[in-house]
Amino acid sequence: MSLTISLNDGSQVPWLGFGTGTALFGQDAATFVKAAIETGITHLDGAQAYRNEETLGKGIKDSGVKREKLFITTKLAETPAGPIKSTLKTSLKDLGVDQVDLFLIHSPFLARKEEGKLKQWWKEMEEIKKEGLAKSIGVSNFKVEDLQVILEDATIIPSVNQIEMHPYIWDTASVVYDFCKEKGIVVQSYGGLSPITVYSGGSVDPILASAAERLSKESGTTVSPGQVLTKWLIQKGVIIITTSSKVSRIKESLAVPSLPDLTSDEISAIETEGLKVHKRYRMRHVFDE
Ligand SMILES: NC(=O)C1=CN([C@@H]2O[C@H](COP(=O)(O)OP(=O)(O)OC[C@H]3O[C@@H](n4cnc5c(N)ncnc54)[C@H](O)[C@@H]3O)[C@@H](O)[C@H]2O)C=CC1
Ligand SMILES: O=CCc1c[nH]c2ccccc12
Repeated sequence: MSLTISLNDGSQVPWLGFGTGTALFGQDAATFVKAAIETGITHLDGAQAYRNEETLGKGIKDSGVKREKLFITTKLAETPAGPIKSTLKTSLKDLGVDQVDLFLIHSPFLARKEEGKLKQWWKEMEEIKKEGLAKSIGVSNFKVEDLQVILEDATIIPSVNQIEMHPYIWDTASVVYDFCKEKGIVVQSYGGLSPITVYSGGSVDPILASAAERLSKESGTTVSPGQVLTKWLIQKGVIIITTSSKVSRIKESLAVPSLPDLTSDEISAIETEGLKVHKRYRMRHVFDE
């Protein structure tokens, strides 16, 4: 199913993005990116910080799928190695493309520390969009306060804020989510599966299990708790970034839009139980200062 989500600049983004940020710095992404594209993925999520843009580019090339059929994101390093535009030009060369579909400020951590820096970074991002080096521009790991700073002077509203989003972080993520919605900024989620991959045994587990059982009966296929989490994210209207080197798991994710929807009671139960705890999996330094 080719579900897309519209950005505030009119671009269409495939609902599921395949991430290349792994636990290993600089891990060669070519093989798993090629396999993901062959399985049906059309949206790739990279970053300068992952130090594997060249192999992401190789995976894309090896897949044989035309550039215009793919949506490619990269992100500005948390500590950029020079002017933003020149870092992006290096990324474009490594990726083997003339333009990325989406370029994000990966983190406001460094720029927050210097008066005026976030606003200056955003101005540079706007230039990049105007020059066509990135079709859309956005941010990642921005709190409401960070967004407010750049929105004061922005001539282009960020299209996206990519944040950690799952039930156990819904206490703080929902505040950012609501603000983004009000401003027309689409939320991209990462870490969506962490309730089952990192924090299993929590109070959301039984709700995921019972929803999975109901959806399995209704769809006549076996639905997993991971697919229920993915369904929750889809019904929140976010673009999902996930990853897996296993083709079977990518297929599982790609099948989710065809499953019946969660009921409003199931959604409320997931959020109510999730709100009882706070667990941040990634980028803690950006949020906990
Ligand atoms: N902007 C940012 O600061 C960040 C961005 N990201 C991006 O998001 C991507 C995904 O990040 P994660 O947090 O790892 O995503 P995630 O929470 O979706 O977890 C993915 C992991 O879950 C497992 N998995 C995948 N499919 C599964 C399934 N169907 N059932 C059970 N387990 C499954 C795999 O082990 C995989 O490594 C990264 O590769 C990166 O591109 C990730 C973290 C921070
Ligand atoms: O994008 C955030 C998480 C992540 C995964 N791998 C790396 C490598 C370097 C910085 C951040 C990350």
